[in-house]
Parts: sequence; C-alpha cells; structure tokens
Amino acid sequence: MRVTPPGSGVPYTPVMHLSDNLASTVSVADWIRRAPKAVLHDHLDGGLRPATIIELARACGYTGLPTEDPAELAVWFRDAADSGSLERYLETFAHTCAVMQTREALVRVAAECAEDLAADGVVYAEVRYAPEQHLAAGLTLDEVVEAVNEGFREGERRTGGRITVGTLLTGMRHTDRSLEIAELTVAHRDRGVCGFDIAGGEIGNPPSRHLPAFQHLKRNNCHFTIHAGEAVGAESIHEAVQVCGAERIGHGVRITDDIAEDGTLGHLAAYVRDNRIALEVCPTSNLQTGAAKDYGSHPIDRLRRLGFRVTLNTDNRLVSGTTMSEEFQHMADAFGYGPEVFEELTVAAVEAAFLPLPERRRIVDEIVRPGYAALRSA
Ligand SMILES: O=c1[nH]cnc2c1ncn2[C@H]1C[C@H](O)[C@@H](CO)O1
Ligand SMILES: [Zn+2]
Repeated sequence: MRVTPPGSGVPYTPVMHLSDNLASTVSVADWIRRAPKAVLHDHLDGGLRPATIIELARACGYTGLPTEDPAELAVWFRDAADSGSLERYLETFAHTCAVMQTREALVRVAAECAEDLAADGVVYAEVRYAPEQHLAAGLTLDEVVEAVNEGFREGERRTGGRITVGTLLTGMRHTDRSLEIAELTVAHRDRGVCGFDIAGGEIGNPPSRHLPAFQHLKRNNCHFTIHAGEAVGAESIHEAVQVCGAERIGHGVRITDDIAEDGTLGHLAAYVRDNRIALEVCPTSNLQTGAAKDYGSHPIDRLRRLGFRVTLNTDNRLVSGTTMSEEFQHMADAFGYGPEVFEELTVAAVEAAFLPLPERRRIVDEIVRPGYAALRSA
C-alpha cells in the first residue's frame, strides 16, 4: 500500500511486514526506520557526518581534529561526550563549529542534515544552531541564517520533499548576545526560521539572565523553547516556564524533582502537564550528560504515563551517536513501545511544532496518521 500525502506529491512507502509484538529485531528495526517521525530538538552543529567534518577541516585548514578517519571520529565524539557532565559534552562542539564558518560549509551541512533525517524517516524537523558561533571567518549573523536556510531548502529538494525542516536560532547562555539573536529570529521568521532557543551550560546561567530576549520574542509573538531541567533541577524549569514564558522545554526531565514517588504532582509539574508544555526529551544525550542513569530508568515513560506532552528527540546525532530510529529502538527495548506509542509521540511532536495550526494538522492527518495506519494494516 502506498500513501501519497496530498500536497507533497511524494509517495510515502510504509513498511510491508509489521511485527506488533516486537518479536523480531530485524523487522522491528525495519518498521521503526520507515515509521514517520518528527524531531523538535536536533542541533545542526551536533549532527554532522564525520566524513564531512574531515573534508571541511582540510578545506579550511583546521588541524584540531583528534583523527582523520571517519569511523574513528564518530566513535571519538560519542565517547568524548559520554562524560557524565553537560559541560564536557559541550566541549566536543568546538570541532564541529570550527569547520562551519563559511557559507559553503553551512549550506552543505544543512543540506546533508535534511538528507540524513529524511533517510531516517523524519518527515518534520526543527533543527537548531547558534548563529553567533559561525562568525569566525567573517560571515554576518544574517549571512549565517541565509546560508543555513539555503542548505535546508536544497536538502528538502534532494529528498523530493519527503521532509520539511524549520530552524530555531539558539542564543548561548554564557554569552550576552541573546537579545541580538532574538531580534534575528524575529527578522527571519516565516522565512525558514520558526523559533528561538537558549542552550549551553546550565549551571550558573539561569534562563532569567536572558529575559530581554524573551520579552522581545513575546512582544513580537514569536515562538521559543528553552533548554532547562537537564543539568539543573526543577528551579531551572520554573524560571524557563514562569519567568521567561517558554512554550516548550528542551529536555525538562528533572521535572521529576517536583513529582512524588506515588505520582502526586507539585504545582510546577502540574502546571507543565496541565498546560501541555511539551518536553523535548533526548534519552541518549541524557545518559551521556548524567541527567539519567540508563534507558530502563529514564523518566520518559513515567512522564508519558502521567500525561505530560512528551516528545522523543535526538539532541545531537553525531555527538550522541544516535538517530531517531535508534531512540525509538531504545524505547522499544526499555519499555516495550510499539507503533501505537510511537504514533502518540510523533503526533505530540507535530502538535507542539512551531508551525501554524493548519500546517500541524495537515502533517498529522495527511502524513503521520496514514503512515502509522499503513504500518498497522500491512
Ligand atoms: O543538550 C544540550 N544542552 C545544552 N546545550 C546544548 C545541548 N546540545 C547542544 N548544545 C549546545 C552546543 C551547541 O554548540 C549549541 C548550539 O547548537 O547548543
Ligand atoms: Zn539540546
């Protein structure tokens, strides 16, 4: 059976043999890869192809890479990031940002990002990056945004329109350019940019430091999310939601600080759940930074069962050595999730997307629901 999402002109080919009881690892991996997915939390500078990093490093004369073998480089990133600390996890981005300083490099990395996500079955993606980290070779902030947008449009074309990609512009918590990046977001909205984010080391850099940026976004009716509750507990989420006004939370897993063992929610947790504030959960990244111990004890399942609007994400495909399919697989292994739960998580992600409501509905009704229905009936 082939489902053609109206408007895209591209046939969506679902898996033909679905094992609902997850009996066979091979068929499970196969249907997971083909299942339509949406990712809201994926960093452009955390997801480069290793071979591309090496080629770009040669082209720009960057000599700091730990190895010039693509397979070894992939392992190096994952191992270096597997440190138990967010600060050390973030150190690895010096290498990727070093090779993302020219227009050509940014176009290429963005185009490949769209291709890689689409090959993994992602139909909708919001990819974030910090424009201020790509100015070293003389690009302006506007030129950075234009280059990344050009790359994503090129990547969408190469995939025949199988994926739609929007971007989030990230302000870094430890610098003082967040208002400028918020202004950049407003200036480029509706032209490839769909929102704003704050990222970087959480300890010592509360989101309230960037209040002028959030106020500017609010005044201009612009969407934003904030990384919070990853390295710092519920107080960081409280600031992000109640002081800054975040619509979604990057990670947010430490909301469990405000949930009693018997499942009773504190006032903050209840507010987040009851207002349907989406949590952009990234299990593998959380294991690396020490925000969770292992997949089996990761709070995602508990939060989902308690009714939180939970979404599943990659965070950094290269740095965390993952893909959306692998995150699905980890959840299938840890919690026995099958197509019903993955459909729920995917719909939750599209519903929380920084897209106009009719567009969200179109993706859910014409791509996600038919894709999963076809998986089930195959
Ligand atoms: O999970 C994260 N938490 C905080 N900051 C992060 C995370 N993943 C990536 N970053 C940082 C490093 C990147 O250079 C920056 C922009 O994508 O965002
Ligand atoms: Zn992140």
